Amino acid sequence: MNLRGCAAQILSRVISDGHSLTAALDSQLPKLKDHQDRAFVQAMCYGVIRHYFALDCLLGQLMEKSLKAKDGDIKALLLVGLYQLQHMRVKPHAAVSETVAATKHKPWSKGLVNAVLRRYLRDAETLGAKCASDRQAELNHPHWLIKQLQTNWPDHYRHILTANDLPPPMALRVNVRQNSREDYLQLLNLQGISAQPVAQCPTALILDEALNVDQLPGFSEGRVSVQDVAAQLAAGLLDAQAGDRVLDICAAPGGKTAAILERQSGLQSLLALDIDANRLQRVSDNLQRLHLRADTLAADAADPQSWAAGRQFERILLDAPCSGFGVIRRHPDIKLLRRESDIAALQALQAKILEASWELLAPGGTLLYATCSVLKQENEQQIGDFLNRHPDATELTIEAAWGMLRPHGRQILTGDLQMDGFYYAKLGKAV
Ligand SMILES: C[S@@+](CC[C@H](N)C(=O)[O-])C[C@H]1O[C@@H](n2cnc3c(N)ncnc32)[C@H](O)[C@@H]1O
Repeated sequence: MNLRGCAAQILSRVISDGHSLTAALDSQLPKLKDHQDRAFVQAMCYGVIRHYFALDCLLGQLMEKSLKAKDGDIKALLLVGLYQLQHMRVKPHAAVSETVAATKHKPWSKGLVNAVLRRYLRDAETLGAKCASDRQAELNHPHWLIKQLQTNWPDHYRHILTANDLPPPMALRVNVRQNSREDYLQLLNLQGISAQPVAQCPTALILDEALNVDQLPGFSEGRVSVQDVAAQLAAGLLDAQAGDRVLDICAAPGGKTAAILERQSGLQSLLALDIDANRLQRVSDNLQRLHLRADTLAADAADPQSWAAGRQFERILLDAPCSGFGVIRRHPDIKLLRRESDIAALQALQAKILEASWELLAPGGTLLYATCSVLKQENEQQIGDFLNRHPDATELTIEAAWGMLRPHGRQILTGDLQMDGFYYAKLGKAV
């Protein structure tokens, strides 16, 4: 199979059909038997999506007219070609000829792909200069998202935009029920794998170089998991105590559920709830690998009448559905797939789930609100509005050596201390 053609097929599912990059990769990569081929195709797909707005501007300069909607695969192939020429260590003539070779199913496009890529090689500098004056191309994000981030963080938005476009580090959460972080680090070092402990989070290690999970010693036995450091902070902040009934709302795929259970073995119960039954299955799979257990429930968090049956919980983690603007570096397709109108809809959903969750919190209990977003509308403003509506809620200040203390809660901006962009706020309920 032509690997550029395979990448173009995957990319056109994202760019033209609006599928997520993860889903598009999952549907095609297994067809490639060789793991190096899979890695190469994956790198091209992530690269094109990560640099999409800059590459698309270049392509616009190189084409006299746009391709028809039905030729999204050829557009994707051209982007693959440009990405290789700009960013990959592939010899230019090989990049061009291999990309042209992927046009066999549409012979009319052979000359076009060849001409566009060769023109790029001739005029790269002039074309680059033209795109540098296009803000969307220069900052490599859609206009509306640049505006949102600039309005939210006038002094930080450029740093956020840059961090969004860098490949993220691979962080591990050591299962402290099975081994200490020091022991696991030693085990890694014995296998020639280098990693650094993270001072701000007792369970976290950051690998010097990303690798496949099956290369991690003890992964299948549950000694370790892959999880960003910012997400790992949730378990410590929730601070569940022995005997507590814990509710993990919006739990799938279960990274934080597992972290809570690893940290505290004496919980009375943990209920992991998510609206998506398929994703919930991943919670069970993850817990099984880690030798942990929780109850799982597929249900709508906004409608506890249908499932809660009067139950109350001493600790609630609400990892709310959000824009995901803090994890663009891990899911660069967010820049293409998210729409500006989604933000208000998400805000309304978050407010609804937060209201419903509050009813389930026992007097004296603690609710931890989390998002992987850097937008104030989803974070500090959401919590500010909630506190205004609820005199029985008190904000518990999060003192920490990471993130920024905000009028409400604590915000991590993407890339700070190598973390994803994340937000946490802690609310206590009056007795
Ligand atoms: C940010 S992810 C959760 C990540 C998870 N807490 C973890 O650490 O692995 C948000 C989740 O919210 C779920 N969700 C969205 N709307 C929901 C609703 N109304 N009720 C319950 N779950 C919902 C989604 O299915 C998704 O799995």
